[in-house]
Amino acid sequence: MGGTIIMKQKILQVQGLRKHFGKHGSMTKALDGMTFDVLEGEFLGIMGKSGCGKTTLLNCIATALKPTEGKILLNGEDIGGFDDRRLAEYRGSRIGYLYQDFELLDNLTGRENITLPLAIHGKEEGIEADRLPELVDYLEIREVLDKFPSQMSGGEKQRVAAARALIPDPGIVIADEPTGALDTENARALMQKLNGLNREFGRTILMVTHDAGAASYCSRILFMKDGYIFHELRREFPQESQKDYYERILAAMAQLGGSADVF
Ligand SMILES: Nc1ncnc2c1ncn2[C@@H]1O[C@H](COP(=O)(O)OP(=O)(O)OP(=O)(O)O)[C@@H](O)[C@H]1O
Repeated sequence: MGGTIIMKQKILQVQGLRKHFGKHGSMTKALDGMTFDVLEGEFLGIMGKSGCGKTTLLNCIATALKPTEGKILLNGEDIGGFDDRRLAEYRGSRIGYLYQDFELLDNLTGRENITLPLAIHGKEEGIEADRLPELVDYLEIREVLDKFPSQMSGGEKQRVAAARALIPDPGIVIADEPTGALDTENARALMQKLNGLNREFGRTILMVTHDAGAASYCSRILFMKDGYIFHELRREFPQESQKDYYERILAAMAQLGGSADVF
């Protein structure tokens, strides 16, 4: 008798996505036919050289840009068809966003920054009360809840930003170079937290990164070039160690991009 096959749900589906800037003579094909799914519970990485279209892709997913062609579906629903109310809900609570430079508001405390999405989107106090202590404990940010961003370290700021991304309980967290402004030690600490949120708490994460170390926490990595996916790596669980996976990522970067540090 065969084992049970568990079909994971597709949280995000990117289908034939194209984004062209400019007109015929001087057109840039920033996205040139991207198709991929992010499965429930997956930690998906996206890597690629500067200018390959990563930011354009995330901007389309965040609905800051309208694709020239193609669709993005969240839990099977085409986000291109959302009216204003559903778009606000999508941006505010169905996706969580983690930025490279934290994007905390300087005049709000850690606690106020974290709960801002709930205040903006009119969520009940109870939801916050339930989830906040667990996030605060897990992300080790209790000490900074009453501090302002200027009084926090980079690592603390990014963990506060992670709590803000997660407090509305989004279906997927989009992380755009989340370790880009952190030193090596803080980058590793953040990645361990994101890894735990994925493995222990089942959070689905889509992360763009230039950093092979950060990428080595991903269960799967898509490599982009000129607006399309041209390579994919998957960590072989459980037999492949993170170190061996890291070596494979470096090899792929070197092979595909010429040298690992150009990503
Ligand atoms: N608003 C725009 N108008 C015209 N061209 C654009 C615009 N935004 C991006 N591009 C072009 O689209 C391509 C992809 O840009 P994008 O910012 O998505 O790349 P990226 O992979 O995020 O780069 P980086 O890693 O440097 O942030 C580039 O050639 C860029 O010059």
